[in-house]
Amino acid sequence: MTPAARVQAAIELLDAIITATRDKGASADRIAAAFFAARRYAGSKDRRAVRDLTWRAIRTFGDRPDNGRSAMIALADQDSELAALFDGLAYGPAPIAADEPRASGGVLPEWVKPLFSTLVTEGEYPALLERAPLDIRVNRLIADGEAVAQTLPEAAALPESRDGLRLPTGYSIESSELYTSGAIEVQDLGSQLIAEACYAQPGMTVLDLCAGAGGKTLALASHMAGQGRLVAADTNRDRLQQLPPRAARAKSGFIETLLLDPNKEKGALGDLVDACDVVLIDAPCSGSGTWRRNPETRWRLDQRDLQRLVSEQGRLLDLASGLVKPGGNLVYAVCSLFACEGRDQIDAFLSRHPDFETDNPDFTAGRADGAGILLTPAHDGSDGFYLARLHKL
Ligand SMILES: C[S@@+](CC[C@H](N)C(=O)[O-])C[C@H]1O[C@@H](n2cnc3c(N)ncnc32)[C@H](O)[C@@H]1O
Repeated sequence: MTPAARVQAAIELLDAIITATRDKGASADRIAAAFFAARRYAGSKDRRAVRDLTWRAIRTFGDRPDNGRSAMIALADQDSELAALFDGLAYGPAPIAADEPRASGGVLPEWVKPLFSTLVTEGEYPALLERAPLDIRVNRLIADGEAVAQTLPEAAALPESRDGLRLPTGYSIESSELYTSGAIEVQDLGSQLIAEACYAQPGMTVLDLCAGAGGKTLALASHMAGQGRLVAADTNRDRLQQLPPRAARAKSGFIETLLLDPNKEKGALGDLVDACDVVLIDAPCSGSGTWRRNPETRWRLDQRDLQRLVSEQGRLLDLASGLVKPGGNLVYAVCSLFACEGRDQIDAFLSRHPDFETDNPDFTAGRADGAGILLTPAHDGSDGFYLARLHKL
């Protein structure tokens, strides 16, 4: 493909992504995969160039642009090499007319700015959209940290975590022996700290209520040294089905998976009432702390979705409160930096449940935010998370 044809392809890919975010369609990654599958003539360098250009536009504009061309023209206004490719030649984009619409605005949608925790000041905004590093967690069931660090001299220790290492952005790890043998998992520092906040120990009964594909469940399994009862529950069958093969690779076959019926969870959780040493709720949320990984998701979010998520988080907290045994802990987490999903949610829970009190972990990372802890990309170098550990009296 010529450089101009790559620009036109990026415009078309952006159009598809913009439409999907408007109509609640597939993720940007899936759309890109289908886009390139239908364009076999695009070689690996073409694909990388088209992807880079597309994601540059997605990261730049907080509000969803009207279309791909308006976004690409706005980028071209700041980049003369890109502007020169709008030359109207075969397969390239048409020349830019002076009065053509341009996408505008900053990296964040205006309406979300007042929602952030007061700790997320304007100076932190750019980091919310910067490329994320590649963090890995050593699986203690298979390997020890020193041996992994020796095999991976490029990795730097993450001293805030028990088992974390950081690799350079773009490092390819998934074909390495360490990864295929289950000795390491790819996991952001923030996610590692959420699992650590559970202080799961061998022999405990632990419920990961919103386990998804089990990223944090596997960390809990490693902390529990494979001993005790670890239940991974979720309402999403597709995600939950990904866990058993991952658990097998991580030598964590003792994990039980439990598919829940939305709004009827209690039926399936009956034997865990007042029985869990730890319940982790990694709740469904806006994802505003992970926009650096999935920047197009900020074009999907609207007020109504957010309200629905906030009320679901409150419901899950109430549900989980009855599963923790007296003297046990409830760990609540969201990959969000909005106060309504974080500190306000926990303040409201504590006023509804006087039998719980704050008992936060003593991390070197994060800042106190109400009754919990806030991790942010700018302050902690992790994805953005709110977490609170609550002790049942
Ligand atoms: C933030 S994701 C969890 C990510 C996962 N813990 C991990 O570390 O990869 C939130 C999960 O909550 C699940 N969920 C939504 N409503 C639920 C409910 N009522 N009960 C249990 N899980 C639910 C979603 O299907 C989704 O997988």
